[in-house]
Amino acid sequence: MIDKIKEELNKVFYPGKTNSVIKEGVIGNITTEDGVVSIELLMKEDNPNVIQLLQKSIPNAVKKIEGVKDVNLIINLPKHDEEPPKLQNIRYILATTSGKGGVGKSTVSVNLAISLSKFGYKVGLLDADIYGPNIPRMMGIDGIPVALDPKNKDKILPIVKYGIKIISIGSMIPKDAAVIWRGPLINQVIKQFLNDVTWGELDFLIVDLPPGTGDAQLTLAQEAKVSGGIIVTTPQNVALDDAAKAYDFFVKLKVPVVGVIENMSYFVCPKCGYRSDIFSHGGGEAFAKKTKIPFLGEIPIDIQIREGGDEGSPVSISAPDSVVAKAFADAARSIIETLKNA
Ligand SMILES: Nc1ncnc2c1ncn2[C@@H]1O[C@H](COP(=O)(O)OP(=O)(O)OP(=O)(O)O)[C@@H](O)[C@H]1O
Repeated sequence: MIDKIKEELNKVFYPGKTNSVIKEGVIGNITTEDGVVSIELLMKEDNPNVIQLLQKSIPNAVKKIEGVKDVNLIINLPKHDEEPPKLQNIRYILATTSGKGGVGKSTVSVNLAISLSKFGYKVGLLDADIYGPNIPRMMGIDGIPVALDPKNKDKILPIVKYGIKIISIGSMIPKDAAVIWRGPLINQVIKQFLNDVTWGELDFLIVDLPPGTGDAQLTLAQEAKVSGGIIVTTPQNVALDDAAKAYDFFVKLKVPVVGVIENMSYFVCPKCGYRSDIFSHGGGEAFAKKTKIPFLGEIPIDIQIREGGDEGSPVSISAPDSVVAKAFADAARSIIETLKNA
């Protein structure tokens, strides 16, 4: 099997080169278990575009081999001695991510931002989900265009709502328009969102990353010193498997992970009070224990959360005394504690 894998890898070109990935010397250890192939990538560069291309081309090639069910890439990035820059005037940058899409990452980002703001902190929210920017709708700023800063025409003014400074590509492109940019443009937008927005003094900048382990995560970690990564997962195994990949990516990017939050943890019928664990339960906490990162709590499936998201009035605003709003506030408190002790 390993020989066949190497044979296939010999046909995969290293992006931008005429050599195969094997000849370029980036293939490390290869192991197989029950049809799952794990391949270590020993990267000599951390160009996000190259990594993203390899994340597609290598699994595509290896999956052609009979008996291969899945391919895991273990990416080892080159070691840098220099630290990414600390953004002036921003005390803590927090990045929320999830392995899987649709698990409630943006919901967690907006409600954490609001909770922190209610504690009296100055908070910004950067929507780095360029392909699916949901923050404008969730924060009720859909359709409000961004403006240039009248004091410095090279900078963009964030839109302020619920006391939070918000920037999203969704405020810059027509609604319903699909973004079809490739990696380099995504990197550019994230760099600009970090550096060319008049953020002013912030205690916290929450960056809502797209799901997965791609360009946005890499660009953010290279461009700014991220104080803490937050992993959002739902309890079922398929989401937890992907959360583990997101965690591993943060570790590789040297981003300290400040916690994991389990969303859609359970459902309590509002009529009869019966509780059902629709997506299973407890996987997030078990994952936190295994990886020794703080567990930030569990958020139930709650109609107020979905309504709040759709109507632009997040539950921490529309129902501040609800169980879920309190759970978000507790998660925010726990993150502050972790950062203080770091
Ligand atoms: N605990 C919850 N209870 C009910 N609805 C929820 C809950 N969490 C999230 N939702 C709803 O699920 C949908 C997806 O949530 P959200 O957009 O936050 O996920 P995401 O992980 O950011 O998605 P994406 O993959 O698009 O980035 C939204 O309609 C949101 O309102």
